[in-house]
Amino acid sequence: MLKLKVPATTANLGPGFDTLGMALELYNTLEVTKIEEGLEIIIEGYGADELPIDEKNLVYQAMNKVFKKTCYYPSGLRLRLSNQVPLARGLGSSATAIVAGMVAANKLTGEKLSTEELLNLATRLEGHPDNVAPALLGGIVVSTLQDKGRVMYEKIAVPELKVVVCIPDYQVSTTEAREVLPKKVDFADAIFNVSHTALLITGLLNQDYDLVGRALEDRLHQPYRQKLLPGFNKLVNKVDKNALGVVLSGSGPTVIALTLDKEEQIGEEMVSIFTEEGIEANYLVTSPTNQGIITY
Ligand SMILES: Nc1ncnc2c1ncn2[C@@H]1O[C@H](COP(=O)(O)OP(=O)(O)OP(=O)(O)O)[C@@H](O)[C@H]1O
Ligand SMILES: N[C@@H](CCO)C(=O)O
Repeated sequence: MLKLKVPATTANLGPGFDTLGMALELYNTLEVTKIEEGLEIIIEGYGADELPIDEKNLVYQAMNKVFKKTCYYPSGLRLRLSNQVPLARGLGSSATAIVAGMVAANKLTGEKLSTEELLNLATRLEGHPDNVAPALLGGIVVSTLQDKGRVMYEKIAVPELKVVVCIPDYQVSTTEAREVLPKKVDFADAIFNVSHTALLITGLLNQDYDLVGRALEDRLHQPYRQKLLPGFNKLVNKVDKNALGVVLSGSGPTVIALTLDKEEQIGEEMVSIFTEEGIEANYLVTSPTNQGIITY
């Protein structure tokens, strides 16, 4: 039996739209057992009542991509998914499913594919590299999709910060959150994000957390996604005073605050702002991690 533990990820980190992602100490696990025939899928935790338990399941679809590429066809499989990462909340749940499925399938084939090949394949299925890259590799990964579907990436160490993750009680699919984005953006806004992303990376590399906080601004996606998240502006303005910065996690609706301290106070404040908007939410405090997927 194979057992894998794969981290949740928070993408974008403000200005780094489709470019930055960070692994978090929050995990889904997958157990894979070879059986005589058929496919059995057992799901515990998030998605137990809503995810498919047949070939349509994203974990199996990801495995199948690897099987097809390597011409390996197992007689039968039992998959046990144990999900602590909520679905469609902006915490990279689809990336956990894709990366766990592909890494598990690759183990079964005798590791025929390299890490780079797995990353390229995972990015093709997910559509963008910013969640799958840190789920696979850990840390903060700066990545971009090149011609021919290859991912150019660089991993940097995570900061010694706490991440307060505030999760509203409703789903927003990435597809829906990408549909509200404009086809073209203002030149000045593009420059704003290029400069802020560069400053953010500089702050992270130099462990200059004041700079990290000041660089967490975005003009390419958050302004357009606010309509899917009542209270986001209020959150940024109020909570920013206690935290280094507040940003949408991936495509939302989860919002994260990066902070050096006062994490419980910040979490309670975030929940109360959502409550004022009539939205139920809960928070958890976690840390970034340099460790990507682990196979036992
Ligand atoms: N553990 C899982 N097993 C199988 N399928 C999953 C699992 N987690 C997520 N999925 C699939 O991925 C979909 C959610 O993907 P989506 O990209 O919309 O959100 P997300 O990955 O949680 O957020 P984001 O990409 O913004 O971080 C689910 O509706 C489901 O179809
Ligand atoms: N960069 C992606 C992350 C979500 O999957 C987005 O913001 O749409």
